[in-house]
Amino acid sequence: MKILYLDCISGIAGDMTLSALVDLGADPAFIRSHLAKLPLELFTIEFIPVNRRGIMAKWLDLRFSERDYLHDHQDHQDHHDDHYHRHHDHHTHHDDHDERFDMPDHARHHPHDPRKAADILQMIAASDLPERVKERSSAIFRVIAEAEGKIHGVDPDDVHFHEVGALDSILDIIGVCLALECFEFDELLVSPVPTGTGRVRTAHGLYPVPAPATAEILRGVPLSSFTEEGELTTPTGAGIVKALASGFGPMPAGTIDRIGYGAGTKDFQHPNVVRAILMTKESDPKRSGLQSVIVIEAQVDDMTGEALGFAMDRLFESGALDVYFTPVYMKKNRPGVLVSVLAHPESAERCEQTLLTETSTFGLRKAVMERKVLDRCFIQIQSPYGPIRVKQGWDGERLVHQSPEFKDAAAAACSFGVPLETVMQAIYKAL
Ligand SMILES: O=C([S-])c1cc(C(=O)S)c[n+]([C@@H]2O[C@H](COP(=O)(O)O)[C@@H](O)[C@H]2O)c1
Ligand code: NI
Repeated sequence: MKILYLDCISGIAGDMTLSALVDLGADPAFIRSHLAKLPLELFTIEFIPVNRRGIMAKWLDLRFSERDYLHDHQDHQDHHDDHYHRHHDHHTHHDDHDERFDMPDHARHHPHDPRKAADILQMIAASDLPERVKERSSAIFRVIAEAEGKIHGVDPDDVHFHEVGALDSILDIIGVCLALECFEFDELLVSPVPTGTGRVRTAHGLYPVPAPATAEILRGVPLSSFTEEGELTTPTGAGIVKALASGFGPMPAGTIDRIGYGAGTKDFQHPNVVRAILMTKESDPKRSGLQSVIVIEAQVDDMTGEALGFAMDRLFESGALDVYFTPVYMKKNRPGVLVSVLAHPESAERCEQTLLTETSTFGLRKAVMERKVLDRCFIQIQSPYGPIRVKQGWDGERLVHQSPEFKDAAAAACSFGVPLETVMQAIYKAL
């Protein structure tokens, strides 16, 4: 099983994660080309080799200034939109970087209007980003919006991100999700996270470290005992790991394939880097395919079908693996609904909160269960009705199930004007 392990030696921030993934082998051109299509201000994005206390790492150099561009590229003013998004071979500005090392991370932000969480989510939904990038980046923004909303006492949709909404955090978050598309991995695991100590200057004044949003996001995440004066983990870094990690802990037993280092802007007495490791995990044949899953349940007798449907949507948004309703007969002879939610351990708390807030229940119960899942992969077959994807379920070396992708089969039936059953039979014949 392939694992992507994020080793947060010195905490985690969005730019450090993106740089580490590029150092690991993610394609900067792929990341740039997708980011450039988003309806955002002009920027350039470079990954510069830097040395952090003896460790060579990539450092993200993100620039927004249209003025700098026009100054450097007078000849191309008419086309600056096209050119500016593109990588420009401009590596001679290394000298600038030293002075930036003393800059607090938030000072990198571009002074544009704050954006609302809902605007960012809408921009992502309307974009041409790959589907999984949309899902992952929206999940990260939702985690951060919920935390900031709770801290500031506003609806998550209405959170005005002063820092997170700033362009660089949007680019960091979506950039990380694009970078992840460059790797094949089954699980993203993350080390315990150090937060740092002291104070950090924010748009609201001096805040404690971990910043309130970071602390809120990291609820339930194991923290590392490593400490240092300064903000080691930012809300964006915390949001990335909270939304995407399927587990936290030490590096699993296995074999390391590749390692990438991403540098933070600040210099400390220790190397300020995050380490991204691609590895092959040793599998315990006795536990092969076994995972822990949390089952959360509550029954209600006073909700409308509409409100229950809405609650189901919100539970899925909170990271539920599955949500289902079972009709039950409750006390006082009342027909009711048992709401069952399956979630990975790291999403369980968000699902519990959603169950408590979006249904009428006054309590819930939960249990840890083991679930066995087949390894899944997709193949594409050529049928008389065109190419169709087929999902395969494997138990080790044994092929257990093959299931044609319903959407592909249905689309083929419509475009050829034949019954679905005809397409299905043709697919099974071709398998
Ligand atoms: O300005 C706001 S809303 C703000 C709130 C908080 C809370 O913890 S609440 C924290 N911060 C700080 O902003 C910078 C940038 O963080 P990124 O995640 O965008 O890199 C960081 O120092 C936060 O602690 C700002
Ligand atoms: Ni704020």
